[in-house]
Amino acid sequence: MAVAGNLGFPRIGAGRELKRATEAYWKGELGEDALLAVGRELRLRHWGLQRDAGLGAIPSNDFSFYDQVLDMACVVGAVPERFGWEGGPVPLATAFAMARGVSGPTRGAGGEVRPGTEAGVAPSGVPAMEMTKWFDTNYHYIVPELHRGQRFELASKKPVDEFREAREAGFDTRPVLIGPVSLLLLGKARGGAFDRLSLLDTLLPVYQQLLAELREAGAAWVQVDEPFLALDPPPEGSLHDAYRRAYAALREAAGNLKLLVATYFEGLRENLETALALPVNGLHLDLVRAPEQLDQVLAHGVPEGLTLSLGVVDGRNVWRTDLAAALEPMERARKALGSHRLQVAPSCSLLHVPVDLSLETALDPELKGWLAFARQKLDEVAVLARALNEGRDAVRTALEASRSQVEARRSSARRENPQVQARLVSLTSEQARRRSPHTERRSAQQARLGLPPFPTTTIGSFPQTGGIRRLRARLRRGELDEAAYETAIKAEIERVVRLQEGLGLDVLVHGEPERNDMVEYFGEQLEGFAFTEHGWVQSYGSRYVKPPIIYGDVWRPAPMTVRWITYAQSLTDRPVKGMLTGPVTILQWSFVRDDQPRSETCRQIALAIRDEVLDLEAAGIGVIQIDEPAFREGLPLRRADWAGYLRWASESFRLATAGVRDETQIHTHMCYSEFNDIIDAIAGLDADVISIEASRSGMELLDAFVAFRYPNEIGPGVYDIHSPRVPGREEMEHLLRRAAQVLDPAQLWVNPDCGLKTRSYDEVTPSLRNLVAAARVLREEVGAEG
Ligand SMILES: Nc1nc2c(c(=O)[nH]1)N[C@@H](CNc1ccc(C(=O)N[C@@H](CCC(=O)N[C@@H](CCC(=O)N[C@@H](CCC(=O)O)C(=O)O)C(=O)O)C(=O)O)cc1)CN2
Ligand code: MET
Ligand SMILES: [Zn+2]
Repeated sequence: MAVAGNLGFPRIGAGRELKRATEAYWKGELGEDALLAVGRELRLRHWGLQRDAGLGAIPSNDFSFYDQVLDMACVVGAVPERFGWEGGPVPLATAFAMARGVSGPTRGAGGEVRPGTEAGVAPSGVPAMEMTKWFDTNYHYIVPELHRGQRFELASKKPVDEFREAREAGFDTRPVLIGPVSLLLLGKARGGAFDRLSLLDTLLPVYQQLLAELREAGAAWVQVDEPFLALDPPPEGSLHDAYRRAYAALREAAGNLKLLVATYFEGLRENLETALALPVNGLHLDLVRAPEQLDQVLAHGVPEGLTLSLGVVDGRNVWRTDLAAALEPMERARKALGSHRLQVAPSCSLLHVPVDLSLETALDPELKGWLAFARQKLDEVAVLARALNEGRDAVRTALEASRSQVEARRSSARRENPQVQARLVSLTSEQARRRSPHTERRSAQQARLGLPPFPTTTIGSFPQTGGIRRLRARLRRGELDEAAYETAIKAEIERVVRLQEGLGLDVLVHGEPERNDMVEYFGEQLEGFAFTEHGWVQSYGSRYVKPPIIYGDVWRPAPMTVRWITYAQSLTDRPVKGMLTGPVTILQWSFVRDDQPRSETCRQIALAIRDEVLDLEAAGIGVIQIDEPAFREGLPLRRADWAGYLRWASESFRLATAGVRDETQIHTHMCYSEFNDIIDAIAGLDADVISIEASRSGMELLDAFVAFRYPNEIGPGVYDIHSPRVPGREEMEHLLRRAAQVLDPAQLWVNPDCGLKTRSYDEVTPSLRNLVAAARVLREEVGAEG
């Protein structure tokens, strides 16, 4: 019998219960017991609906109050010393402190707190752990800190506790663990570089003890995630040996407990041999991202006693599965192995898709028929498993329904816009190239803008206050009409403009108060996009996003930002910077159509943004910023695929921006990025000015630009906006001096690391005042030298 399984269910709750409860707890409005009760309620609800969907392998320990990697670090006792943990179960408050930092008694001293920390939390001497992208997703995990000689112990027993909790409620679950090799590779060496895998031997006994406890608690299977098995080998050697040693140890401790190793987001490729040789009972393959690996695995031969888990339902996207098409490779696997050696599953955890499509009452019914969210994907998995076990006839109605929706989507006229397609075909390479080189543009821009050296600006957003969000909520509920909303937003824009004038900033912004999110806002206004009411997906901790859905050819029916930017410009003599999100980031942070290459969709978005850029220019806006924070994140996981991506991604950016005259200044902004590997592609974007996150690393991120002799202008962030702390003038001066030592001072801009939307005005106002003062000091110094 093929088992229907799942690798992880979204934990946020269909009504964002987890966010509300966690944030209330942080504010002191909800006690720990009440928070724990919400967690328990969500787990039971999710187990219940997976069982009702007919799943045989239901995950546990996929729940987390913040992040599953953080939880796993707590399980193995990898709690950095500064959090004052003294062994034993890691308290919830300690785990939150690791994620968010701890507030201290005074303002202004010490370290930072993670983004997401609510305004008003005092800064502290206990900085949070780092946070970074989970592979190529918009989910962020807390990076375990590893040091030479690190000790581990079985500290938190969350996986065992949640298994027992499920069992007592009548659910037989399959606990999910992050595997030992991947856990170490997800971590970061602290206190000097060393081979992270050298810690494996001290870590393995903890996993052995954990498996023994799970076995005693009655678990039959454990899912051990090893996503790195599907990636390029890391710089450390002996990876194959590490997997072999690790799984020999786990096998020994597991006894009759069965181990399923899960890989996802890519194919096994050169690791196929290693993966198939592991002494485990099951191997999960992502057959959506890497369908070719099934035949490779079957050709290689699957060892006796190894079950394959076929990840055929897309866990990263929202389209309904073509069930009949999905069955074809599955039936080949059945022929080779027999259905008793197969499981059916989503390609990866369902964490990355919204919870439940049935909540969407405003979605166009035709479109809704094409979609499946987490709950609906469970049904698909169950049907596919049944088809393997009982034959296609047993599920004929479901197969037909799926086929007819797939057909409807394929033939639907609403996806197509012949004009967009024609425009793409007739693109010329001139359209993706500025008219003159940067040096010439620079003089033209200087003549027009007349900016001082070390010009100051911000990245776009000003604080998204509760008041602004409530305005939008009231507009949605019909309690406020469009006109009243518009008036209120304009008042906000005026306030932000006056504030910036008062602070003495050189290039102003309108503050983005009209935007719910930098991607969703554009999705709402572009054709070919749909958006949801409840389609939330966790981005980090209690911060969620509602990615829009690209279902058809993308085009821009009307200007999107012009009236807000020109309104802001009408209020002041200083230049106001127009703010747009770039095509790569819009693509990356949306659910994309899977019936054409991403590159094609990206070019369509680029043309829509190009139209907006040209309209802003025609309306007299002289500075336009096109944000691309997800440019680096879009890089394929396998290095062999990088060049192709970089070609179309940078072409799309240039297509969006290169239509303007020389005297129009194009800015871009990137954060959460390492530039070393891709600096030539960044330079190839040919933006006049790029602002980057740099303050936390003490300008280290600039190294790539220095080594490359980056020719255009650059604003390395000097104000860490992820912290509530107000940076002093001297500290920012110091950062600027460091930048001015390694780059030509004439290249430099002065700005924060990123937008200010998650901060509050009492943090932002003094910080920007200091930033302007620091720029003035540098102007004098450099002016005096020259
Ligand atoms: N798409 C995207 N990805 C990104 C980023 C980003 O900015 N956007 N930044 C990076 C970090 N990730 C982030 C992800 C989310 C948030 C964030 O702040 N999310 C907000 C939601 C933002 C939003 O969509 N706001 C809407 C809806 C807000 C809302 O929940 N309103 C209340 C009612 C309003 C109230 O009374 O407060 C409700 O509907 O119940 C609006 O402003 O209109 C949150 O979870 O709280 C920040 C950073 C990387 N990835
Ligand atoms: C994540 S990058 C954010 C850029 C955007 N313009 C902002 O200021 O919020
Ligand atoms: Zn940013």
